Formats: sequence, C-alpha cells, structure tokens
Amino acid sequence: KLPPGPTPFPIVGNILQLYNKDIKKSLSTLAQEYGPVFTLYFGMKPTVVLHGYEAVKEALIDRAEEFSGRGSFPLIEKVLQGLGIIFSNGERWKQIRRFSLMTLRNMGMGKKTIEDRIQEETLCLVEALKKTNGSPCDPSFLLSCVPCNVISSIIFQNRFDYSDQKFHTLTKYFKENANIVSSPWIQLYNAFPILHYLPGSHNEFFKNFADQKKFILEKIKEHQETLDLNNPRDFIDYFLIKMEKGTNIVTSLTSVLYDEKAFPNPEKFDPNHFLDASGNFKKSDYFMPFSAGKRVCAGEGLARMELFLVLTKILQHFTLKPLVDPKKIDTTPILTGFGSLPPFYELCFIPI
Ligand code: HEM
Repeated sequence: KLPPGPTPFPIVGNILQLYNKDIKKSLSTLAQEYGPVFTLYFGMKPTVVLHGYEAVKEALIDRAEEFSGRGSFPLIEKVLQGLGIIFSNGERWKQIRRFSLMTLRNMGMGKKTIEDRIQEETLCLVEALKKTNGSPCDPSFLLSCVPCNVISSIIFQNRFDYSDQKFHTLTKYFKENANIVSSPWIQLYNAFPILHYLPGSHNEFFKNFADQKKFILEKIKEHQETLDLNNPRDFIDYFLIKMEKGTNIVTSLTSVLYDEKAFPNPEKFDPNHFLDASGNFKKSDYFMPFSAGKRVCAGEGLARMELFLVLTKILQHFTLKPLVDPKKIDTTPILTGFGSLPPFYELCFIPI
C-alpha cells in the first residue's frame, strides 16, 4: 500500500543507500527514479517522502488538515510523552498551538515591543564586535551571538562589496523589506523538515469512486504538461497512493527551495532569486523555509524580525572584510542532511 522506493535492507532499511553528506542529492536522485512520492525505510519504519513543489504543496496547502499530524519519533515520544507543541497531536496540539501563538503575539511578536528588545540585544552584540578592533574573528565566538554565516554569505559574494550598485539597491530595500535580507540565506541553508504524518487513510480523501475520478481528472487537466499520461506510475505515485493511517511523511522543503524553476542558481547565495527586473522584492510560492499549512513555523514572525534587525544593525555599524578574495569563497553547505550546515569563515568587523 506504499508508494514505490528502493528495496530496503533488513533492519537498517534504506539508510545505507542515502549519501549521508548530501541527503538532498540522494533524495533528488530517488525522485528522478521513483517519482515525486516515494517510500524510504529508516530502520524498519517506512517513511513516505514528498519531493518537489507540486507534491509538498498538495499535502501541506491543498490537504492541510489531513497532513497536519506530527510524525512519531520513539525517543522523543518517551521523553515528551505527547507534551509540547512540536511533537504533540490532535486536540492537545490544537490547544497548545493556539495558546503559543496567542502568547507570542501578546509578547509582541512582529510588533514594536519585541522590536525594541531585539534592538537592545543587538546593541550588546555591536559592542562585543567593536572590542575585536577589526581583527579576524573566530567564528565560534560569533556563533554564540549571531548567525555569522548569514553576514558572511551576504558580504563575501563578490557582487556584494560597498562599491557595488546592486548592493546599494539591496540596502535600500533592507529598510523596506526584511525578506530581502534573510531570504537568500534561508533559501540556501534551509531548516530541516520535521516529520508529518497522515492521520487517516488516503482512501478517506475520496468519499467514493466518483469523487476520486473527478479529482484525478481535475489533476490531469492541471498537470497535463508535466505528467506522462502513458506512464501509470505517474498516477499511482502521485495521486492514488493508499497510505496507512499513521504513515510518517517527510515533506522535503529542501527540494522546493532548491527547485531550479523558481531559483535558477539553487546552489548559490543569489539575492536575484528575490529581485524582479526593476530591483524590487519578488515573492515566490516556492519560498517555504518555514513550511506551510497548519504546522507552519509558529515563530516565523519573530525569526524574520530578528534576522532583519541583527543584520541591518551590523551593516550600519561595520564594514565587513573577508580575509581572502571573496571569489575564492565557497558558500556550499559543508553538510546537507535533513538540514544544511553552512561553512565557517573568518572575517573582520571594521567599525564605521
Ligand atoms: C530562521 C528561523 C526558523 C526557521 C527557518 C524555522 C522553520 C521551521 C520549520 C520548517 C518548522 C516545521 C514546520 C512543519 O512541521 O511543517 C518549524 C516549526 C516550528 N517552529 Fe520554527 N523556524 C525558525 C525559527 C523559529 C523560532 C524563533 C521559533 C519560536 C519563537 C519557532 C517555533 C516553532 C514551533 C513552535 C514549531 C512547531 C509548530 C507546530 O508543530 O505546530 N521557530 N519551524
């Protein structure tokens, strides 16, 4: 009853078939072979991977309610016993989520009150950085105060030096739109997906065959160009999978954030992904680092505001100087598992 996938080994499942330094690559190779919906065994437990925008959107947005369950992690279940927001389910999760969002809003998430507190903290960071007197910083020192890779990624790319007009266009938008600062970074080093799960059987989506047929026909119309109608696997993989209640699901946000249709240079830190022809901020449906649907990150507003304020404050107070030629700096993540680890750099913060 599960979508196709590579044959698992006993006990370890498919773990050995995944290239552990770049799981993103392994997943996209598997998607090419098995289609956008495939099964992987992590140990003895099957997990259905949804790969690419179409499949992820269909689950998280079009079928948000059905896919709002959180997948099971035996160890975490033992520790948390169903408590907390991230790993709970059902009515308990709904209530905790409502309460958390309300509390974050009351704390001022996305509003002036919290902005002032972040500004205060950022000033402490600026003071700490001034004490380095422009000498190269040990990234681990910075890591404790700020995601230094964010800054280095912005500054190190050769087009981002202070004499560059494009850089000035960007700084102009810093003031207007926080997205422009954080989006290229998040697109490149996006967060890991937390498992979702399917609370009901897939068959329950279709009350009867007539509904199912109508649904498929609509889908065919929508996807005429991308679907190979002669290939029965396209249908089976994509629309007619009959997953058991409680099937673990990975919605691969990375596969969406690295989609070349939306981001022509997915492996590069490229702010042009978020700029239109006239240099204005351009939104993309493919930009879903905070996920989407009912389980969308509860701290999105806070995270975006924090990134924006920390970055702009640093750029207002310092000229950043890399130690080597920016062209020689490779921003490729050093590890891409279910999340990505950016490389470390040394850089000088020269007070303005
Ligand atoms: C750049 C920073 C951040 C990124 C990229 C990020 C991304 C994510 C992602 C991908 C998920 C999983 C959504 C899913 O299950 O589909 C998530 C969940 C969550 N995030 Fe964030 N997050 C960030 C910062 C934060 C912050 C600052 C907070 C707290 C204030 C937070 C609180 C949460 C919570 C509570 C959940 C679980 C929501 C639920 O299960 O209902 N996140 N986040």
